[in-house]
Amino acid sequence: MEYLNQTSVQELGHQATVIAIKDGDLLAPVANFMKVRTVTWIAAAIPLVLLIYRLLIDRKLQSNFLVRRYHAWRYLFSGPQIIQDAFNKAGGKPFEVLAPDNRYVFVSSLKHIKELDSAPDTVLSLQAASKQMLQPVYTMTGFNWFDRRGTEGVGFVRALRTMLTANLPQILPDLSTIIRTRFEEIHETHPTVDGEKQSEVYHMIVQLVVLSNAVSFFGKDLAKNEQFMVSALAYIEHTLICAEVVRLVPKWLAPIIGGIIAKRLHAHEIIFNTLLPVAQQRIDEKALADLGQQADCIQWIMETSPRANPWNAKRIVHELMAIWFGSVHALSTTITFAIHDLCIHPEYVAPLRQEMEEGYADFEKTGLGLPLVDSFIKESARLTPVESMSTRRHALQPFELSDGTKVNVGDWACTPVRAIMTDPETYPSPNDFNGFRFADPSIVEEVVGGFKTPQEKPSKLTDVGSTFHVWGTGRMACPGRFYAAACMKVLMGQIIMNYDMKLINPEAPRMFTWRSSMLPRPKTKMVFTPRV
Ligand code: HEM
Repeated sequence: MEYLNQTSVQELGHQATVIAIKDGDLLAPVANFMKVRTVTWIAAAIPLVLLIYRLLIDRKLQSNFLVRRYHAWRYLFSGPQIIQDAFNKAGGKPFEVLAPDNRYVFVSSLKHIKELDSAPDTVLSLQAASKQMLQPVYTMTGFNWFDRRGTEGVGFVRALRTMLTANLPQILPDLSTIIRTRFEEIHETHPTVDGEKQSEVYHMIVQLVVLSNAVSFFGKDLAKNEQFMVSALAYIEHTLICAEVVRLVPKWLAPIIGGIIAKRLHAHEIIFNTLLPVAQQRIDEKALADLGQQADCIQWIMETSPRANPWNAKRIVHELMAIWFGSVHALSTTITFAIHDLCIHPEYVAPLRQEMEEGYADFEKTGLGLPLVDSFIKESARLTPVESMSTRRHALQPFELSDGTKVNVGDWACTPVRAIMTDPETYPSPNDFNGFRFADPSIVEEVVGGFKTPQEKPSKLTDVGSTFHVWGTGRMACPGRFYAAACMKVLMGQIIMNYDMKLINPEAPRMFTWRSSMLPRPKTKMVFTPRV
């Protein structure tokens, strides 16, 4: 006892070992038990190791449930690479990729893409795919979108493709001034390190895109409503996070978890509550045949809703919220990558600046022109598209491609956009960045000279075709692309004309992937130096 009192706890442990060795006979049953346990572990481990080994090499077993699940979850972290590898192996044929919540059937031949495009909306639906991605019940104040696209009309296509595009000459001059001023203000707030202001470029661009879209879609008054603007910004992140969590939890848990998250995130409610009275007022004015001079998306969405069954204010606002998410997210990502590319390939700054200085005023009046900037953005989007998957169609009914490939109910049919856009068959030197790849060679020669234009034919950023799927394909190709291209030119223009720019650490990784998306790292910093 006396001895024990004098020893530390550590010494006690050591003492116990010594006693065990000395009194080996006494502790023999324990040692035997340990031996038996070790042998049992080894005996159990051998078949397990063999099983894992076989799973890795045996092709039949690879289709085993566990392996499929492993590949499905890996997709979350390495989606673009998995799609690329499968595309390389498929040799132009349809191929399958698994995600935790989906089976995707990718098609890349013109024939199969056409088959997707001509499938009825009751069989393959873009809207059902968007619904799964956005989870509107939780992210858009309980909006229960119909699975079938067109059930409540597709007037929004005319509202964006025709009316918003036609209105660009009215929007662009104001937008240029607003973006220039706001850029200066935001830049001013950034910290100065070693005499240079450092800006987290993605965050800055998202703020500017939110402002551009608010002005262009809802008019200047709403864009001055600070609470609305803060929520309009937060809404993008909230939607991404909430929708992702809901997609990944088991189906039975989704309403509970989704409901809890939806209650805690208020941005969607603020947007809804701000837009609702405005939409209601427009409906009331229409009823009084007092249309006023409003020319914005609220008005156009209302005017293009089905005549027989016009949308109420709530339905109009839900549509606007869906458009809002799609437009801000894709635009800000695409512009951020284009600005990164300007820093990585600074030889393009001078010719682009020259084109801007000569042609920006005309562009503002028409929304057209600036072919070199057009090509530069297109090349950036080709190599770093926000999405590696395009033309998503959720199967509402079983669908079979002409080669017999089956798309089961719940699966998605889609196209491997990034893999197609880096296919050497279509794009010479596919992995090289050629900023003027898509421009007319005679224009490049006239303005600068010395830059490669490796494509056989020039093309525009907004062109949709079988080899450039950034905007989707066929009859459902993005109707907002003309506005999107103009908005990107305004932002790029204001930056190129007014600032010199550099990435603080050009070698650092500047993107990360999640599912099939490629996203800019929010912490990537740049220095914008005002030009004198
Ligand atoms: C760089 C920016 C953008 C990109 C990359 C992009 C891309 C896409 C893609 C890939 C689709 C699906 C087409 C298909 O599946 O065939 C789509 C659809 C759509 N986009 Fe965009 N988009 C952008 C900006 C915008 C903007 C600014 C707006 C609104 C002004 C918009 C509104 C829409 C709408 C409403 C649809 C659904 C079309 C339908 O159901 O027919 N997008 N977009």
